[in-house]
Amino acid sequence: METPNAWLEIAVEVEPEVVETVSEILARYGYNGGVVVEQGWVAGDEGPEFQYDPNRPVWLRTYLPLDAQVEETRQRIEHALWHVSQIRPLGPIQTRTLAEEDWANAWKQFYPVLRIGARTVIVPSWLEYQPQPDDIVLLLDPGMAFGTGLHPTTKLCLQLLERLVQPGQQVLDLGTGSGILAIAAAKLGAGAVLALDNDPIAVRVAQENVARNQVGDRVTVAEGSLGAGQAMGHWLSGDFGPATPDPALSATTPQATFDLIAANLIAKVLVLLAPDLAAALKPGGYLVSSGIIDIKEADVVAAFAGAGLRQVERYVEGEWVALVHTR
Ligand SMILES: C[S@@+](CC[C@H](N)C(=O)[O-])C[C@H]1O[C@@H](n2cnc3c(N)ncnc32)[C@H](O)[C@@H]1O
Repeated sequence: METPNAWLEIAVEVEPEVVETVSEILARYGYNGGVVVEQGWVAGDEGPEFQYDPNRPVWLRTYLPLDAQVEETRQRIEHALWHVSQIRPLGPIQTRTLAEEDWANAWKQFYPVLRIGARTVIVPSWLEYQPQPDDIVLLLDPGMAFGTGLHPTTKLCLQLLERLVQPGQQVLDLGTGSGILAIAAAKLGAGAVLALDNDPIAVRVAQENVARNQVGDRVTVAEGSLGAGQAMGHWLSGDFGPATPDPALSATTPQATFDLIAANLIAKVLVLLAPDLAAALKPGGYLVSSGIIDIKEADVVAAFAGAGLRQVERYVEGEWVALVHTR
C-alpha cells in the first residue's frame, strides 16, 4: 500500500492507569494499529536506558491518513474516548496535520529501552541494544494488546517470573495480551509455555511477538481460556459468563498440568477462575496472580483459599497487588 503523504495526528494526555485502555482505542483506528506512548521517562545512567516515572501523565498519539474518511474516524475516536472519560479524566483531544517526514520521526523518538526487575529489558525492535551477560531481552513494539511492560501489574509479574521460572517448566500464561509474560518465561528457561487469551486481537499480536522473539518452539499461543473462563466475553465488556459456571467447561480444565501459572487478569475473573486455576496447577507449583486492585484483594484471597491454594507471597505497587500461591 502506498504511504499517505499527509497525516492527522490525534493526541491526548491521560493518567498512567488508563494508558493501556486508551492505547487500545487509538490502535483500533490509527494507521497500522500504531500508537505512540510519550511517557514520563527519566534518563538512566547509561546509553539509551531509561526509567519510567509512573507518576507523570502520559501523552498518547496516533496518526490517520488525511483522506476522505479522516473526519469520520476522528469522530469515532472522540466517541470512544468520551466513554473512558466517564471513568477517569482525560485531557482534551488535540489534533494537528503533519507532513510525511515529521510523521516518520514522531514514531520512534518515544520508545527507549525499558529495564524491569533485575534482568528483563524491553527493547523496541528498531533500536540497537547491546545486552549485558544476564539480560533477558524482550523485543516488543507497542501494538494494540495490553502488555508493553508499562503497567504496574505486568511489571510485578515480570519481577516474579524472574525469580520463579525454573528450567524445563510447563507454564501457563492466562490472559497473555501482547505475549510479554509467555515470552519472558520462555527466555527465562521454561520448557513449554501455553499462552491463552480470549481476545483475538491479543492472540494475533502475541503470535507476532513470539515469532519476533524466536521462542515459537517453546510458546504456543491460542485463542481461548481456562475452564469457566471459556464462557466469558472481552475482559473490558463486563461479560463474565453465567453466575454458576457450566460444569462441562470446568471438566475441560487440564488437571495438575502446570508448574507455574501467570494470570494477570482482573480480580473478578481471578475469583471466578479460582477452582480452574487450582486444578490446573501441579502440587508444589506456583500461581502468580496480578491485576488485583487493592480493594478487591480480600475477594481473591478468599476465593484462592477456598480452592485449596496457599498464599506464599504478596507484592504491591501503588493500588495494584500481585500474589503468589502454591498448592
Ligand atoms: C491485564 S491484561 C494482561 C496482559 C499480559 N499478560 C500482561 O501481563 O501485561 C489481561 C489480558 O487477559 C485477557 N483476558 C481477560 N479475561 C480473560 C479470560 N476470561 N480468558 C482469557 N483471557 C482473558 C485480556 O484479553 C487481556 O489481554
